[in-house]
Amino acid sequence: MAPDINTVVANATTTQAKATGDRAFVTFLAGNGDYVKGVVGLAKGLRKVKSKYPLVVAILPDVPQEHRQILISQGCIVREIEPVHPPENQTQFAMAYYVINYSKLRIWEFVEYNKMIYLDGDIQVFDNIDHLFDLPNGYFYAVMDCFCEKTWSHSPQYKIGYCQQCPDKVRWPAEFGPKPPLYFNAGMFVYEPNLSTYRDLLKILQVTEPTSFAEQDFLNMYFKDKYKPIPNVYNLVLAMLWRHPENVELHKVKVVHYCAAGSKPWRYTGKEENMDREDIKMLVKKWRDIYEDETLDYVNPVNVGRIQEALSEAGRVAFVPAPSAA
Ligand SMILES: O=c1ccn([C@@H]2O[C@H](COP(=O)(O)OP(=O)(O)O)[C@@H](O)[C@H]2O)c(=O)[nH]1
Ligand SMILES: OC[C@H]1O[C@H](O[C@@H]2[C@@H](O)[C@H](O)[C@@H](O)[C@H](O)[C@@H]2O)[C@H](O)[C@@H](O)[C@H]1O
Ligand SMILES: [Mn+2]
Repeated sequence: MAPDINTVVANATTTQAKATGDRAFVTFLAGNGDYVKGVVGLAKGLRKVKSKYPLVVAILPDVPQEHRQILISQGCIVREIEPVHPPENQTQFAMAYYVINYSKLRIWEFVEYNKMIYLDGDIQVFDNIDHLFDLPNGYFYAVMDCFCEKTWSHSPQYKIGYCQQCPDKVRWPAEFGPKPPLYFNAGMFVYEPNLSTYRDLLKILQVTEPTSFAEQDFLNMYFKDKYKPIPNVYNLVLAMLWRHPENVELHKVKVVHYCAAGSKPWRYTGKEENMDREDIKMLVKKWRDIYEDETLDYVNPVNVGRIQEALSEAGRVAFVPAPSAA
């Protein structure tokens, strides 16, 4: 009985992953909605910049088989993870669905890799960033976030107009106590999978009150002493374009994070606030050009023969090898 075609592809993909050793990009996919388009776009973007490393997709059980197939056909390594739930509580997350984002913590269990770069599914990589894998071990690298969007309206920072992106504009008042430590956006980070860290994350999560930005807040608290900021060219949080344009050199940006309301390129309408900006329209077009570029679809030459063999053995294709020239 011919091996199932999906097994052939999945095995070959995994084999290919092993071939590139112990480094990989990793993203997270939950639900049966349209974020799968974000992940396909990311897979094609990484291919376009000729990254040496594979993309692992940590999926929740609710991701449908059809979406899993799409990801495998785009050369992704699909890994199912169990959801992670924060302790029961009454927190109002900034976005109700943020509660599923705690499941991202499972990626610390991927210890077959010793260095990984996590990227949200609504991120695109427009320039090669493989060199980030060479950053010294022992730290947590990520880009500083911005506190100026309405999603932060619950926070003391927002209430007084303080933002770490411009700490001298509105100073942190002494009566508020010590200035908050530098805070990163958890849509992109460089980290080392590690089982004892993984177990500790889950243990501490169960005794930590959930807060508005869910796992992002939790990761900032957990890695406070290991966090090392990296330039925002590695994770342009779109709100920076209108909140701190003086901190952005758009032509140097390598990674764009489509996290502003209304900016998800695969469902962009241009109707929400700031979405009619020329730079936003340009960045959405850049994302769509990659997503729609069929030359960036995954074709693994190593497997073409195996696929034909599997198909022919399965009787689906009468594979008659051409007579040899000799
Ligand atoms: O329905 C969803 C919502 C979120 N995500 C994943 O969780 C990440 C974090 O959510 P999101 O990017 O929407 O948060 P934001 O960065 O916009 O605050 C996404 O990028 C996806 O990788 C998903 O797969 N399905
Ligand atoms: O679950 C919490 C999420 O928090 C972060 O998104 C926020 C944050 O960036 C704010 O600063 C922005 O104002 C906001 O728009 C944006 O959605 C991460 O991008 C995402 O991966 C995930 O961790
Ligand atoms: Mn995001």
